[in-house]
Amino acid sequence: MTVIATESLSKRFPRVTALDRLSVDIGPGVTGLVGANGAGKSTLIKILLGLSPATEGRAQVLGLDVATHGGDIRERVGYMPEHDCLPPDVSATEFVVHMARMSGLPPTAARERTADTLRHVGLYEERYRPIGGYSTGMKQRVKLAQALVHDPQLVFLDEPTNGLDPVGRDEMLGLIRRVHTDFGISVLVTSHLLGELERTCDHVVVIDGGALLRSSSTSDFTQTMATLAVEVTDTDEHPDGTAVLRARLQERGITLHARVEDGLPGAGHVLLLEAAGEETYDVVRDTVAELGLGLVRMEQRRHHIAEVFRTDEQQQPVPRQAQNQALLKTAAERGDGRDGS
Ligand SMILES: Nc1ncnc2c1ncn2[C@@H]1O[C@H](COP(=O)(O)OP(=O)(O)OP(=O)(O)O)[C@@H](O)[C@H]1O
Repeated sequence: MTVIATESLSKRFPRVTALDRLSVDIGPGVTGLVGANGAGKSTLIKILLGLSPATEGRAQVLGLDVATHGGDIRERVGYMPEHDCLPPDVSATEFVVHMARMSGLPPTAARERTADTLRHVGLYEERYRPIGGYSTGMKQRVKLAQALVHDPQLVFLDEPTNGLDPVGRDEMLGLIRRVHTDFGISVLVTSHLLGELERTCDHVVVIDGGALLRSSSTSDFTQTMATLAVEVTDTDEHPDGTAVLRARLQERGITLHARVEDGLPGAGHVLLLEAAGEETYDVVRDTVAELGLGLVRMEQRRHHIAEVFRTDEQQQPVPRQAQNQALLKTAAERGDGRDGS
């Protein structure tokens, strides 16, 4: 089942091509839309809501054409905009009730749905205070609540973790996951941080310069490789424990990968070897024990989205490469996808 489908979708402004012949199919579940600032994420959302016409191409949301059924789409879809757009003088309850009424709910149902939704996003007594005094995290929760209050089938969340500290970000990502698991609502969530989406989304779409770079399930992005990372201590007898282990494992027919994990923490002390099966673990354990070395770690390596994306970049230069590198640098600085696990 397809929830969102675009076909050669383009949006040109006088000086900028914001979307460039984008064709992508998105199914139910939680989907991440990732791209650097200016990649075209917000523009795509506005077209999908029927709020902004595409220059060319076509798009459907829940089977409805965005060019002709914008109103019907907005009845069935919730939208959390990126920027702060909340009135400071009213309480969260007043605002969300108002949005529920705007969506067509009768007064009693609007009040009940508002109470339920605000509780769900984690706003309790403070929901009666004016929004102007809220923290960024609380404001993001109000924006999420107003997107959910009319019980949509699908929500578009534009950079919901913007401005949040790490704890607030994790809480928001947990909430987003529960929007799907608890209520069965599909989610399209944008971010410029790859690592965030890895933990939250079933599927990830990467765009760059308005064009599709990659669309795959998160498990395809992060699939487990049949590679073991092994780290050992040195001893008086074996001052270079890694070298002696490398030689002994090779004698025993184990294939070792590149000598070091370039650029990763611990490079030079980590052996990467091919895990042919369960027996490889036993061979490593026994060899380490025979040599009298200490086993610091032995773990299966996974790809992280950031690593996959970096590899793709190296293999096929993409437009706005500099922006992507900045994006990845940000992810790396934050530690996303680089913990070696
Ligand atoms: N109304 C507009 N007029 C002219 N250019 C626009 C307009 N809206 C967006 N753009 C341009 O289109 C490109 C894509 O913008 P868009 O806001 O969709 O990116 P984004 O991926 O959402 O990034 P951000 O998270 O920074 O908003 C940018 O270069 C932006 O400057």
